[in-house]
Amino acid sequence: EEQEEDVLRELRLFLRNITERLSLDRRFKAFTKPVDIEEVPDYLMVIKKPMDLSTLLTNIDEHKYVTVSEFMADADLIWKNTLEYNPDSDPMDRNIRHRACALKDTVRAIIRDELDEDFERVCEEIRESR
Ligand SMILES: Cc1noc(C)c1-c1cc(NS(=O)(=O)c2ccccc2)cc(C(=O)O)c1
Repeated sequence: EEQEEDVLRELRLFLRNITERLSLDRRFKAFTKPVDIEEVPDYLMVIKKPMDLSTLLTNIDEHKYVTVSEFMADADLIWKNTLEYNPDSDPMDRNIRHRACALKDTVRAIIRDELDEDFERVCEEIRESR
């Protein structure tokens, strides 16, 4: 009902704010757009579910997320895919993995500092009721 839509609107504002702040951070430029399949032709043979910050934003606007946990599952794909596709010890792989781990830590720190657990609990109740 109306109150539920107000909660989900506030969730989308919260998730959009996080995603836009990450997209502005220069360390995370490589994560702002889908990996370019022309530049990385075998990417989709290795990574079954690509994810990036612009796709997160589209998903938010398409009301894909009803809880922060659902958003986190997709946000985690960004760094997990990066570690999977770039496992080697060479400097390039190490560098993109370091940036991916910084993204992981930054998302977790924002959620820890800025998400009210009571708010997430209300979102989970809405998810279970649907
Ligand atoms: C993410 C990701 N996961 O695997 C890789 C590899 C990356 C990744 C993706 C991008 N952006 S891109 O797919 O458009 C591109 C790849 C190769 C040459 C030019 C552009 C940049 C970088 C980077 O290190 O800067 C790394």
